[in-house]
Parts: sequence; structure tokens; C-alpha cells
Amino acid sequence: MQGRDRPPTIIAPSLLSCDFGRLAEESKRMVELGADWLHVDVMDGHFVPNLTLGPPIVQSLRRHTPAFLDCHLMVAQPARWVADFAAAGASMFTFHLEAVECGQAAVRQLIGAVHAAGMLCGLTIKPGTPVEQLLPYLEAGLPDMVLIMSVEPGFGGQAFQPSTMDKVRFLRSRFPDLYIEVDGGLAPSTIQQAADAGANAIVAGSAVFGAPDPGAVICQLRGAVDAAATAGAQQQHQQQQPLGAA
Ligand SMILES: O=C(CO)[C@@H](O)[C@H](O)COP(=O)(O)O
Ligand SMILES: [Fe+2]
Repeated sequence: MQGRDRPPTIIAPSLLSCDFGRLAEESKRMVELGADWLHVDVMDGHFVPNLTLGPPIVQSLRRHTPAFLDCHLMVAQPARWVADFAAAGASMFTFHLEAVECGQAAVRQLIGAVHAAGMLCGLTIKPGTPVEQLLPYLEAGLPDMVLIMSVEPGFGGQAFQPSTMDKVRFLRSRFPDLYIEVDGGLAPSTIQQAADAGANAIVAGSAVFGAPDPGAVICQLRGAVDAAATAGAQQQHQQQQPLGAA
């Protein structure tokens, strides 16, 4: 997914905030309202203190939608689940760096296994994990995406942590073409901070599903990210002009 240009704006409603009894309809509705991806939060009650869904539900959902399923694995031992998520039809398999206990070699091996299984691979970190821990993998061009958590993983509806945007700024300045996703507390009231920091992929659960007009919220989130990307590109262009050029 890496090229020379800044990656496209992606809005990914988090299905964690939908009515799970109507998962297929809600997924279709989000795509019709302009969602680019569907964000699927997988929690195991161990890595995080909450329990959600696993491969059988992803497989059922896949029968109802061709949408990009952006699976965020908040699980211990993510390597155990690669084959099952691939078979279920997951598009992106994003795992937590904190969940891999055996060091850099194990992380590299897991990224390779995700790719070999036919999925894109994302790497994610909690708010307390230093962003530098991602660098060995990014410098080697291994993950397709980085997910910067802007809340402690485990629950929807938490308050956005603005300090986590420093990590996004840091990554965007070094990797202009990297897919950088942010997740947690994103809403019309907080999107500007994520957009200005350089995030291109936005996960939003409660702000979208809790809104009277979810389509308008998707549109607002997209507008803020697009505008910040355009402003950033203009600034870069001006900086590249020789002194005295118009
Ligand atoms: O991964 C998570 C929570 O752990 C998220 O994907 C949440 O589902 C986002 O929900 P909001 O903060 O947008 O309500
Ligand atoms: Fe998530």
C-alpha cells in the first residue's frame, strides 16, 4: 500500500458501536453512507478486559458484504489467529505490538505470515507505547499500515487522548506515504487534531453510530482529513520553491 504520494482518506466506522443483532444491515448501511472500510474490533477478554467477536462472525459478515474488513485484533498471541481470519475473509489484520512477547524476530515473522495468508498487515500500539518501537518494522517497509490508538484499547465511547497525536506527527514527517490510522474518541469535535497531525485513516464508532445522521458525520470527518492533506501538500510545495519564486 506504500507509494510516493500521501495515502487516500479512509473513513472506517467501528462496528463495535453498531447493533450486533443487525450487523449485516448496519455494515451495508455504512457503506451506502460513504464508509470506505468497516472496522472490526476483536477482543479476547485477556489482552483487553472486554470480549467481542471472532472469525465465525467475520465469516458470516463476509457473506453479506464485499467491503474492506479492517480487523483490529486486541488479542494475546495474535499469531494463533492468522489462518482463521484469512479464511474468514478479513482484509486487514492489525495486531498489537504489545501482544507479541518474543521480540522483533517474532513480529517480523508474524507480518510475513499475515501477508502469506493473503491479508494486508497493520501494526498498532497503545497510548503508552513509544512510537519508536515501530521504527524497525517501518524502516524495513514491512507493515501496510500503522494504527495509533488514541484511547486505551478495550471499549468504545472513550475520550480522545490528544497527546497521542504527537506519534502521528512523528510518523507522518518520516513516512509521507504511510497509511496512518487513528482509533478512539474520533468525532467532529476531535477530528481536526488527527487530521492536522497527518492521519489519513479514521476509525469512529460512537460518533458515527450515535449520530442522528451518520452519513453527515462520515462526510465531516472526510472533509477535515482531505482539507488538512491539501493544506499540507500546498505547504510542502511552497517550501520546495526556490527563493524568490512566485
Ligand atoms: O478499538 C477500539 C476500542 O478499543 C475502537 O475501534 C473503538 O470501537 C472506537 O470507538 P469510539 O471511540 O470511536 O467510540
Ligand atoms: Fe479498534
